[in-house]
Amino acid sequence: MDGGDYSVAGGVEDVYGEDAASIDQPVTPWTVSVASGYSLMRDPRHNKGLAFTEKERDAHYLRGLLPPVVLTQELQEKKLMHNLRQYQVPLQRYMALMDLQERNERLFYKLLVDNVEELLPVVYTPTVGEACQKYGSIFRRPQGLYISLKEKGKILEVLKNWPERSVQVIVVTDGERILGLGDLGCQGMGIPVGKLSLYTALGGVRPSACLPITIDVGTNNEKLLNDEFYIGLRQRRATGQEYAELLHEFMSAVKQNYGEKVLIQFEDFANHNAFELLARYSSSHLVFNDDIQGTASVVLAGLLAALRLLGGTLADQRFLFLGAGEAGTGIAELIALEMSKQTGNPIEENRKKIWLVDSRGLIVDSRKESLQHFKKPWAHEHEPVKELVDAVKAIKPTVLIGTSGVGKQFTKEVVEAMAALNEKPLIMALSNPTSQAECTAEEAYTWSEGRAIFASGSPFDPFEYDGKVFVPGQANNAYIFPGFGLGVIISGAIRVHDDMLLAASEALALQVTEEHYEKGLIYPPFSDIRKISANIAAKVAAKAYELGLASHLPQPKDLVKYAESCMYSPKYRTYR
Ligand SMILES: NC(=O)C1=CN([C@@H]2O[C@H](COP(=O)(O)OP(=O)(O)OC[C@H]3O[C@@H](n4cnc5c(N)ncnc54)[C@H](OP(=O)(O)O)[C@@H]3O)[C@@H](O)[C@H]2O)C=CC1
Ligand SMILES: CC(=O)C(=O)O
Ligand SMILES: [Mg+2]
Repeated sequence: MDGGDYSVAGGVEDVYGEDAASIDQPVTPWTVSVASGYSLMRDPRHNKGLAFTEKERDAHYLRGLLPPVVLTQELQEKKLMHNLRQYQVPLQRYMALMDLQERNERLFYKLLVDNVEELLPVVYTPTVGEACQKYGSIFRRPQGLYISLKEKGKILEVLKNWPERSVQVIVVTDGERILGLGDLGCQGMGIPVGKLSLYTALGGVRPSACLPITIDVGTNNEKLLNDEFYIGLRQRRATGQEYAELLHEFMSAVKQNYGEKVLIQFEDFANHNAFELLARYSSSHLVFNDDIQGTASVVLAGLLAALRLLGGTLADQRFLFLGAGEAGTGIAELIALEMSKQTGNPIEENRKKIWLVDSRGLIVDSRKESLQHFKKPWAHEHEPVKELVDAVKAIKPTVLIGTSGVGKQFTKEVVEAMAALNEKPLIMALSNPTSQAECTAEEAYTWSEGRAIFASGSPFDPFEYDGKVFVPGQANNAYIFPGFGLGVIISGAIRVHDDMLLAASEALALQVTEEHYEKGLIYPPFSDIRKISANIAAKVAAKAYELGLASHLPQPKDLVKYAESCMYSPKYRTYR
């Protein structure tokens, strides 16, 4: 295949005519013979509601099942956006959107693609956090696979119950660290569902290829254990061998059922399992930890872009993190790796420019013995420092990054200390949802007297300070994983390599223009995300080919065009 033959994406047949490449070809909506179109209307993948044409109503036994009017998809979209905007409560918007996804999948994605900046905070952070907290109460229809301890020994059978065979991406959680909201057990399902809807809307991965999974090993959340509407196992978390065995059975069953090339994205596991799972399965499976690797890639992209504003190179910066878990140490490691690529210095040298604070204070060498393994590389020589503000004064960072999961930690004193040290302090408050952000956009701009370059994990509105409007950027792995996953799929990559993460960062940073910098942005707007994702996918795929990790051969000539042609288009198809 060359760059001009776009009929089959990533080696998996486009069964439902989901790719942009198949947009003009009529498809057969329903393969079983039916006497009534009623079931067609109840199938969210094929339902068009009032947009079924006269011809389709005749051909598919829909006459009388619909009122006479025929609407365009655009008019349906207009109506739904109007209706959504009537809801004042974000959770109501979330529920309305989930209902739409269950009713008419293409219309759901059309809304999401065309209104991404408005709807991202609904299907994703912050609202998805509240949805997970209340998942039991708002539960209507299951949207993914639930694999609990009850299914031990039968996981392969459970996977076979899923109706799709051509799965390309699985997002899996065990619900133990849902955003910065802690252990939400089985109710963490909202996260894989939300992440995969972004795989489709932002990255163009077909909905039929996406599988959300929650592994339920219990919860230690007392409130949920006592909640009569809780949907999960009512027991405390399994740990140790019992946990490892269930996870191992799951990983083996996935490979057996879907083959080598299904991408397994670990999401919102607690760090005591996350690092181990990634290390254990990265040489045998196509695995990616979004919280460690995706977050690292998006933050590095923001830093590379911000150098235009800060001046100097990455190696000229000094970094201080609040939070030394998955996100914090994952980002730190990728920064150190990129510095090595740029300077040729050993990674150990570069790590010395990066400092982390955890719940016990600055990570220093005298604490080394008692530190978790992922913190040890960051234990530099220094006297102990307990408070963040004192660490800022002692370390003198140019960049301050919040990955603590705890809100309000970047106090006025902390931001003022950063502003006293730097002409343009770079401050990232990455913790989600909004309630857990280390500071707000307003606080960062006000306390730094309009000098901070600010980005946050959850979105904040633009803020006017001293006559100037500042637009805060959203440093969220949602910029990375959809395009990254698409790149993996279109190249048929068999493993994830750190250089593919660096390629994704570079691709994202390249999308930031002068116009964005003028507004104070170090990320391009999400409204351009499909184009951004195609560029990320192309760079990631190119790196996979270069590293010999790609199995989709020969390499398409124009990877950006190829990525675009493989992307899901939510436009209705014409039914023959
Ligand atoms: N914007 C984005 O794209 C992403 C954002 N995140 C967000 O980052 C946050 C952290 O996630 P993750 O790294 O996975 O979580 P972890 O639990 O792995 O790490 C949290 C870290 O924060 C430290 N910490 C907790 N409380 C405090 C405190 N009061 N002061 C100082 N340090 C503290 C913990 O310390 P100790 O080790 O001592 O317990 C730990 O080192 C979450 O809110 C998550 O939503 C995560 C991924 C992506
Ligand atoms: C964004 C994300 O992955 C998190 O907050 O966990
Ligand atoms: Mg996450």
